[in-house]
Amino acid sequence: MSSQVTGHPSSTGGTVKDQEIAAEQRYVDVAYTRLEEMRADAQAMIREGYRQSLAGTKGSLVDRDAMVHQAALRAQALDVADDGLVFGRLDLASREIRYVGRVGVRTRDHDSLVIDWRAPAAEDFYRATPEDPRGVVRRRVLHSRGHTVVDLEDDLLDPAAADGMTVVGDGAFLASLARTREGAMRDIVATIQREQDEVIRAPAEGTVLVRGAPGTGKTAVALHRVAYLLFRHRRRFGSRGVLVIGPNRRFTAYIERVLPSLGEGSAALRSLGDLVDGVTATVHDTPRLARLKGSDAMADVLRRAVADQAPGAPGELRVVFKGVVVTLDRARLDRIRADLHRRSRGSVNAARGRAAEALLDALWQRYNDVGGPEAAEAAEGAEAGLWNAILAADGLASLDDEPAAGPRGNGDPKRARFDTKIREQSAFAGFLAAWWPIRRPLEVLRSLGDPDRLRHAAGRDLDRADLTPLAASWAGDGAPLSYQDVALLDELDALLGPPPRPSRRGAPAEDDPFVVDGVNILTGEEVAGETWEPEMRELSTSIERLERSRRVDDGVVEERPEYAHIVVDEAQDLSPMQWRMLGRRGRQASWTIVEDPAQSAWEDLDAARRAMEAALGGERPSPRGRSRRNRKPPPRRARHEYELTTNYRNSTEIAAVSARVLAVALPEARPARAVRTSGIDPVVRVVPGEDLPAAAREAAEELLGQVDGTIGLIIPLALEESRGQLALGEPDASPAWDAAARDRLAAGLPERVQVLDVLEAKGLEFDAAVIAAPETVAEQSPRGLRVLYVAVSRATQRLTVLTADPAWERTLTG
Ligand SMILES: Nc1ncnc2c1ncn2[C@@H]1O[C@H](COP(=O)(O)OP(=O)(O)OP(=O)(O)O)[C@@H](O)[C@H]1O
Repeated sequence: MSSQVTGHPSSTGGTVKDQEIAAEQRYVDVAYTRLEEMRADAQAMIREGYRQSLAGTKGSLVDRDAMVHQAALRAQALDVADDGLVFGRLDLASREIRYVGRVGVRTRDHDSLVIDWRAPAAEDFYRATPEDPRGVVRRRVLHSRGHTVVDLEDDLLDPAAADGMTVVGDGAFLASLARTREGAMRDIVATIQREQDEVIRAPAEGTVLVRGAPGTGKTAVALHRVAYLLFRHRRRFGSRGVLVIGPNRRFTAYIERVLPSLGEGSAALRSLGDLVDGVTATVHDTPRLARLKGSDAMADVLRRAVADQAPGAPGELRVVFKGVVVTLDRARLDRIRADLHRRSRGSVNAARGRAAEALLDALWQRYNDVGGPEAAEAAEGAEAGLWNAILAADGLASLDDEPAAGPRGNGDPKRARFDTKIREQSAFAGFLAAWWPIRRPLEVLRSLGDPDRLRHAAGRDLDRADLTPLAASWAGDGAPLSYQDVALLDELDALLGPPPRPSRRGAPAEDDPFVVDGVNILTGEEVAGETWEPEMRELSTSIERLERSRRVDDGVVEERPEYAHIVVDEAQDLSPMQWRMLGRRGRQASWTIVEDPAQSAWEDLDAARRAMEAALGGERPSPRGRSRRNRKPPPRRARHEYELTTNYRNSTEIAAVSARVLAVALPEARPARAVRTSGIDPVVRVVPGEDLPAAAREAAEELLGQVDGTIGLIIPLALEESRGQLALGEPDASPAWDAAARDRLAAGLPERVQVLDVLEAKGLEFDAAVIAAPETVAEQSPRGLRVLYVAVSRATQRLTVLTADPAWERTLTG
């Protein structure tokens, strides 16, 4: 028999629950004492590592690096585990008792005191249910503050086996879901649910695809999966081998504490706006521009832009050889350039040496076509006769016996002499530098701010009407970069390739007039520059080395890092171009993809899906249509699909409002099941359009008195901010939501109120939310209803919606 008790007094004083807490505290104290010893051991190991380095031999340096690195990781994990070390206990039918915690703790004799939550032995803690108890009789969750156990909650999974076992609890899990949100996501390690655990522990190979409605824990689960993978496969995924991608920087700031709180600081956390080194997105494009920039047609446009003549490139090459003027005109130069680009895709910048050779070939051909050798011979003949007579008088060799110089000529000394003489001419070197310049991705993108250039690059891939707003968005050095622009810059980087790599041989040659952008113009050879660091010292991992080697000169990405595992959150919003950007970083990777198609702001989901498949398949991104035609499709990698079905964020009352929006946005979709009822009904109010901003601010002020935590004031997109697209077919946006209005809304409000637009609200959550003008949000893009669905599903406790349209009031209140 078991007894279910909540705060009943016991015969020995205090409540039964108090006694249970005290007993658990004694165990937890023992675990902490041992944790302290383990931390001291880790610190001693770090000191030992440094001591070994004093020995100074190469071998000991490597040993030291490895030892210090491992010990530092260990020490860091143990430090983090200090807060709430033990959070679970399992009582098994076999009478074995297991404690589960943030890290594994063993006695000096190697007996287990606490099992790491990621270890196989902890799996039952998350998986056992009354229907499938897996040998577990009672599961107990311990709630602690620092080192102190403050509460307990039990689940009795196998009543028949619970002889004499005390069971305490009063729904602390549900209560914890209602806790105040402090602006940053927290880990859920103590309360992971079964369906979530299956995702977290899914196989490390291939692709794990997770779907679920808002609030089902997709983000939380993805982050815990990272911690799990790093724990179980540290060799493979450790040291920045894992990349976690979120939609924007607000979101990454929101989730960045979760992994460190799990003792994992080694994954790279990036938003789509700062995935490319040296650039940061600061704006979202309007829906129309985002659709254009994100579409895979852009890959072809950029390829043509790179192959096009660089701005300021000369249209004619003119050199003089032996008194003969040799010219390459624009048409001839264009043909040479096109041919070079065909052969240099992905290494355009490095092809400068090849460009020099191609020009020399064409000049030589031209020189022969215009009868250069004969003319030169005739002119030389008379002069040479005179010189040879003078040389012979001095006992020297005649001019004709001069050895051929230069590396080329196919053994033809005349051709070799021609090449050498031409290469030496500053006109040739200057021409080459301007005609085949080392190009940077940003400079190419900016060049498309010129509508003529864009028209040329666009071919038939873009509508004429789209060219003007696109060009306008890139024109001007100071134009802000958008999230979609970052993917375009990455594409350009992949097309241009790194600049010619300075050679490690030879001294820096900055004084040599024939060295242009790191290439010796005479030989086509790459020459060391001052910034090149051939020796890497004291780097402990290969990934760190890779990271270092990426930065040369002015921050140009030299080698793009690749990751062993990539986690993509809010994947439903990625454009094809963004998938291509990710695909380049994970050609050998396994993936965790987390998405809710019902929340997608992206219009062409089919195109995005194709791009996703190409990225996951490790396919080298290539221009549309070309990729699969002549190549065998890559072997499909293992795929594991999961669906999360319980909404842990919204109260049932708020979930009902978001279900009504979903019914309009996507009638066939099923909302998740919310588990927590608050008794607080959302407020939907009709307000005259011009009063919406003032009413929104008032509503936020009212909520300040009703919730202790964060409040999101979520407004429509400020389309008019985006560089003049309104006149070009964007739906009308009320200036009520522009930057100035936004500042007015936020002025004087405490920090826990955040004013943000509907796209910035992705993935975030607040204690309370105010949604202003749902009708505007719904109309702003073809996917506006889905964007609204995102907005109304952000709040945990209170929701206020302000609309100027009574029809929306009816829709939202049902
Ligand atoms: N097992 C759990 N125990 C406690 N809290 C949980 C659990 N699962 C999820 N939560 C909480 O529910 C909230 C929603 O989780 P999360 O943000 O991961 O959902 P999501 O599915 O990514 O939502 P969205 O699609 O809106 O971005 C978070 O506060 C998270 O901490």
